[in-house]
Amino acid sequence: MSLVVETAPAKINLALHVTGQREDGYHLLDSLVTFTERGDLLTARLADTDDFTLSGPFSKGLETDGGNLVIRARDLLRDAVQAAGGDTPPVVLHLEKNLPVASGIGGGSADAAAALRALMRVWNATLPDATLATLALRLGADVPMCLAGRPAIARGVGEDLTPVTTLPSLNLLLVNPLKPVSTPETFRRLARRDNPPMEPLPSSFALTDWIDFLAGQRNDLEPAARQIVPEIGFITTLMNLTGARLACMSGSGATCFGLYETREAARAAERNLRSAQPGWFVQAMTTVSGDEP
Ligand SMILES: C[C@@](CO)(OP(=O)(O)O)[C@H](O)COP(=O)(O)OP(=O)(O)OC[C@H]1O[C@@H](n2ccc(N)nc2=O)[C@H](O)[C@@H]1O
Ligand SMILES: Nc1ncnc2c1ncn2[C@@H]1O[C@H](COP(=O)(O)OP(=O)(O)O)[C@@H](O)[C@H]1O
Repeated sequence: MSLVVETAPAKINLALHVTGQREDGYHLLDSLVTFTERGDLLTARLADTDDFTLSGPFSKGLETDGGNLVIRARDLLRDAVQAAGGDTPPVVLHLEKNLPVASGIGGGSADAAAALRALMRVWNATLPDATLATLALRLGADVPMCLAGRPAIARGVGEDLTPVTTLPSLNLLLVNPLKPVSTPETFRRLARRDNPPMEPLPSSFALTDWIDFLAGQRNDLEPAARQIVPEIGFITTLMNLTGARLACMSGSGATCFGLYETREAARAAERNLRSAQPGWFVQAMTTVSGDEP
């Protein structure tokens, strides 16, 4: 196999309820997640020596050593494949970083998951699903859901995944004021850690049912993130003014998503917000549907 390309999509927490806290400090979540069709791009090819390079609008400042989740994923997977008797020759990895860093859309976790998928392919490796899931969780609470890359309810610290096959494809606008937010810092600022879980999900594919459902759910991290990035309130207001049926923050922030009825409506809002706020990340994105194979 010569060259393998894997997409590392953005993860969107359509709802995120913080329902408790474990003794080790990690929080228990009840979150509905979905994934965009586009995102970062990770390429891998066999070579004489290991290497890792970066490009793209958000690559500046990212490390190219073990500080990057791609390299952590490579090293952990190499150990696991070798322990299982597999061959792991040197590999050149390249990451095109299109998603803003530390922005609540799991870019680093998606890159790690894409690296796992790409390396499994270039090394022609086989590992039990449970081994891969454990390895993914060691890389971060969001990595197992990014490895699956399908709409799901995420419970536990994010690793207990139930597929949601009825979630339709969504037309979103992602907006980030390019102020990074530290995930631990947002969790630390929570006023309450024992919030109620999500209500039961709609059983239909109808967009209106999902909009009504999501309007009654929350992101419990949003008030804490607003203390760090006050622009979050302004962003959701702008989204509502441009016709979003719903506007909310994803993950630990500061990226917000607006949900529009059509792709054209999301694109029109993208044009409006880009010209109004040229310094922000403003990107219309379509998400995968829950019923795709
Ligand atoms: C908040 C979420 C929601 O999907 O998304 P992001 O904002 O990162 O995109 C995730 O739970 C983030 O997952 P991830 O970014 O992989 O977290 P990790 O690297 O494992 O943990 C970073 C830090 O976040 C806190 N953390 C993370 C997950 C969790 N369930 N409880 C926590 O308290 C801990 O302080 C931990 O030290
Ligand atoms: N490939 C990567 N892309 C983005 N961030 C990375 C990567 N590797 C390591 N990191 C580190 O992970 C942290 C979380 O980044 P990211 O996953 O983008 O944010 P979030 O957890 O808010 O979704 C950042 O502080 C960044 O330095």
